[in-house]
Parts: sequence; structure tokens; C-alpha cells
Amino acid sequence: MNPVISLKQASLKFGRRALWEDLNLDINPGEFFAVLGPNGSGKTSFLKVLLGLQELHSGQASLGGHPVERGSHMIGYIPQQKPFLPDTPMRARDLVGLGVDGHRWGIRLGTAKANRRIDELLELVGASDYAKVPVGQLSGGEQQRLRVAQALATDPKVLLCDEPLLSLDLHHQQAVSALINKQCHDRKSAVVFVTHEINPIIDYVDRVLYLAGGRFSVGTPHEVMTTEVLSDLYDSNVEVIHANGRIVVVGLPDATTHHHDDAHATAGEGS
Ligand SMILES: Nc1ncnc2c1ncn2[C@@H]1O[C@H](COP(=O)(O)OP(=O)(O)OP(=O)(O)O)[C@@H](O)[C@H]1O
Repeated sequence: MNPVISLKQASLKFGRRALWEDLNLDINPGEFFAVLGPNGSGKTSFLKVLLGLQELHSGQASLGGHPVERGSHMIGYIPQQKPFLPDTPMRARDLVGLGVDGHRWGIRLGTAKANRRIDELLELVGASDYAKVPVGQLSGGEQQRLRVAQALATDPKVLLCDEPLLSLDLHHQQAVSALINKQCHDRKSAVVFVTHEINPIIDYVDRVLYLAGGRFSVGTPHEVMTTEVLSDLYDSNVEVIHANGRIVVVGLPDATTHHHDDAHATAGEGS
């Protein structure tokens, strides 16, 4: 199988600070690939490289055998959530419609066909009930489901997700992760899923890229999420406990705490 994403000897640096160096990585169609790490470790920058928005310091990044480029039709992207302003003049279905027709990465369809596809996508993410509601009046979780629908609109070969579960309640975290996994499994999209929290997706993840302190580790969750590997990456005593199918990381250094949780003993924390 040919990889759909490939990084060769890839390094990313800002000034003298390296986010990672000599990263060699192939991601295959249908692979669910998680990117974990503390704040500022380079997770979003990793996605930006694949989006063609961030140049590597050295090495190559390719999609489908070609160098990455901005606006690639191969990519569906769920950006980090920013709430819409309350008076945004757009209904839920218009937002999804941008992914189907009219979006610069989208395909052009006839109106009836586009409308059918929009209905299908709204249904898929459980958003049909609020199809006609202005996006600014929806909750963060409802808005997020629309972004997922928009990203899936073109049935992308590569689905890039930047913390897509933030602001979702547990039920919708599960629904959205299952949906992304379905796209990965059934449609063979390669999923790159940036997250602070591996547990909601632990059943789906094939491999993990763990970034910390300018270094990285790649492997299955079982290979990477270990006391040994994380202590080495953080250069500090970190303990990883596997309990009831969940991963608990204890004793992360203060500098790696992040905004939404107590990072000292938080289930599944990657940071
Ligand atoms: N264009 C840039 N110029 C200089 N520094 C940058 C640039 N882009 C990102 N950085 C720095 O690179 C580091 C990694 O940023 P990035 O947003 O990729 O981290 P992250 O792992 O996604 O963090 P978070 O978990 O907080 O979202 C940060 O310290 C950031 O300030």
C-alpha cells in the first residue's frame, strides 16, 4: 500500500528552537494517527505542514506522492474551534454547503445534488434539526458537528483534525470520534487527529506521534504511552498507568500543564 502522507528527514525549527528533527513517517490510507504532546510542542504546526501553510526547516512532506501544497483537494480539515459571532449571517446548512459547493477546496455540484449532499451530511452528524438556525446561535458542540460535516463533504483522502473534541460533551465526543473513525475505516481516509486526551479515541488509534521538548516518539499507543518512553521524552519521572482500558499519565512536569485540566493526574493526558 502506498502511504498517503509521507515525511522524510523532516525538521521544523523556529529560530534556534526545534519542534522536531529528522522525522521519517509514512501514514497509510485508512490509518487513524493521533498527535499528542504538551502545549507548544508543535501539534498544530505538524498539521500546518501538511496543509502547506508551514514550510519545513529541512526535509520533505508529501501527500499522495506529491509535495504538500495549499488548498489540496485531498484534504478535509477540522480546525481548532473558534466560536462564531452571535450575528454571523449564515445558517447551519450554509456552513456545510461551503464544504460541498463553493468552498475553494470543494467540488462543484448542481444545486439539487448539492442540497442532497448537504442533507446527508447534516444527518450524518445529527444536525438536521438545526439546519436552518444561524450558526452564531448554536452551542459550541453544535457548531463543531457542523465543522465535521463540512470537512467530510468531499470524502477526503486525508482528514486533519485539530482538537475536534474540545467543547463537546461526553456523548458528542463519542459520536464525533465514532464518525471520524467511520470515515477512516469505511472510506479509507487517513486521519491525523491532534489531541491532548487520548482516551476518547483510544479504541480507534493505530499509531501515535508524541511530541515533547523538541523530540518525538512514534508507535502504537502501547509502545509510546509507557512510563519509560514518556519519562525519557519529558526527561522527568512520569508514570503511565493502564486501567480499565484507559491511560492515566501521572507526574507531568509543571511546564507541560495545559489550559483545560489538572495535568498532574489526568486520565489519558498527553500533556
Ligand atoms: N510562525 C511561527 N513563528 C514562530 N514561532 C511559531 C510559529 N508558529 C508556531 N510557533 C511556535 O511553535 C510552538 C509550537 O506551536 P504549536 O501551535 O504547533 O503547538 P501545539 O502543540 O499545537 O500547542 P497547543 O497544545 O497549545 O495548541 C509554539 O511555541 C509556537 O509559539
